[in-house]
Amino acid sequence: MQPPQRRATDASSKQDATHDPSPATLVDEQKVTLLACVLGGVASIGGFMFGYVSGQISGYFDMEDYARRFGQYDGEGQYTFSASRQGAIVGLLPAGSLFGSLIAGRIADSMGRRLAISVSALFTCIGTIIEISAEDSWAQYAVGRLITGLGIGSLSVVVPMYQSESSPTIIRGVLISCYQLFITLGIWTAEMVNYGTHNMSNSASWRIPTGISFLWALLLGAGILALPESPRHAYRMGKEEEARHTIARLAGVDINARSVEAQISEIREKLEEERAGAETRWYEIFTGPRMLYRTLLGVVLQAGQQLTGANFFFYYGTTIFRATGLSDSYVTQIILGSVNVACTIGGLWVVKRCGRRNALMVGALCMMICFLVYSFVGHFALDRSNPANSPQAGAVLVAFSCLFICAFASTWGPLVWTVVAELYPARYRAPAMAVATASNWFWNFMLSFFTRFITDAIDYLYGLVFAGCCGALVLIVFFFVMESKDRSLEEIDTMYLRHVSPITSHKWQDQGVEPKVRSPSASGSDAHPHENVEEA
Ligand SMILES: OC[C@H]1O[C@](O)(CO)[C@@H](O)[C@@H]1O
Repeated sequence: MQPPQRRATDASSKQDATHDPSPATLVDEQKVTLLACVLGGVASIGGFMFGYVSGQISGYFDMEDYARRFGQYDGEGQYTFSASRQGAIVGLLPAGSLFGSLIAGRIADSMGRRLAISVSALFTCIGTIIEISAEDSWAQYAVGRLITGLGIGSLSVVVPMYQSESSPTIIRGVLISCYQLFITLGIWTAEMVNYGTHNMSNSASWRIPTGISFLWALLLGAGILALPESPRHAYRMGKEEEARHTIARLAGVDINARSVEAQISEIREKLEEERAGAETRWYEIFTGPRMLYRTLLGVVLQAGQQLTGANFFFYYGTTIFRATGLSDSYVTQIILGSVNVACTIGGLWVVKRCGRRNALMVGALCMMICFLVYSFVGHFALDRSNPANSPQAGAVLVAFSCLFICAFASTWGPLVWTVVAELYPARYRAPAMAVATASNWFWNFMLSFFTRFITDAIDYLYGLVFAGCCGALVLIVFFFVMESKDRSLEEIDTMYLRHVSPITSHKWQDQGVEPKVRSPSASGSDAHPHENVEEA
């Protein structure tokens, strides 16, 4: 459907044309309204759910130990987790999410953002019901995870889309950053709930943490319906008046305010860009100017974010730390989760202040060292038959796991999303980002599925695989990634088109292009969740 044309008689349009206000003046006009905060809070539950279902699985695997403790372990029943069972249970969630994220854009366009969020939440409700009713079937639990994954993957696209389209510019960056932060808060909450129920002597110890996902989904699915539709979607559907009302209410300004008109113009521009993008054929992300280089770089960086090995700790942490002899591996898991939350907040500062290249290289180097120590101490110093004999080794493993999470959460965790989003010109951005994001989910699935097989074969030496990947990532960033901090998207594009050397890109200055500091809308209001952190 074509968007409605600008109304020539609109008083605010005339005002806009005569004053031509700067983006800063328009932002000054806006207020932080309660409605905008509620919108951000409710929508962020989507990120929270993503984190919660990721963190909660670690406790489920402890059921094998629980079954042993309570004499229910028979070597083949529900709580016997062979490598393939564990791989399927963990892996089906990212597999479902990969699929859900690929179809989410279309669903959001056809039924609107709010309804798409509600339906995705419904999927996670159905998935959760299947999981908690899995009486003695691990397979049923795994199928439940697949369906939950569909909902989570779809939410991972639609929620940030809704947030970035609806939030007033003044708090847009903060709200979008909140999405990433809520993922880490979700992981942390799951770890707390796992801890709270792990001593129950029946299946409630996994059913309660699993079932609680239902509450978040219900809260999101119902709460979102009480909020307004994204103004961008309303405009696209020809409901310009509704779009103007929503923008005004969210920004706490009059419907005739200049900022409302400015946002409507921005929506109109973006829709035009989108139409140009729709004419882009998918293969052009490989054949467009310098696009093969950039598409492959995005795919490799997103794969790299998973190949650092962070989810090794989030998915298998409880099992890992129990094997180091800790009496309460759940507490370690909570400590890791807390480090993750705190350092993600720190990471938002890193994105804002430090150069991308340095932060990514230093982060990967630190993670490499942590995994080298982890592997050597685990392999040579830990008494694996009786870890109680080597308490110092156990302590070193925990300490370096925390340092690893700190390095990940403050660099590669949030930064990769930003760097990848800055790689592409508008025309190729949506398909190129979709391919790069799919690479993140794909490697998440691969690692989830194969980790147990590999650890069964080489145990702590598995850390060397991640250390090797982190080492390779240092080189990849050094040789292939341009410094993009404080550069406009046009400048970044020019740098790639002119084959500027990535190694000297931090000092590059184009005489033909005015060096610009990114404006609030420079990276696009419809950008990916993690990309607009600079606006915060
Ligand atoms: O904070 C850790 C979490 O962040 C992600 O890498 C997404 O950016 C997830 O795969 C992981 O569970």
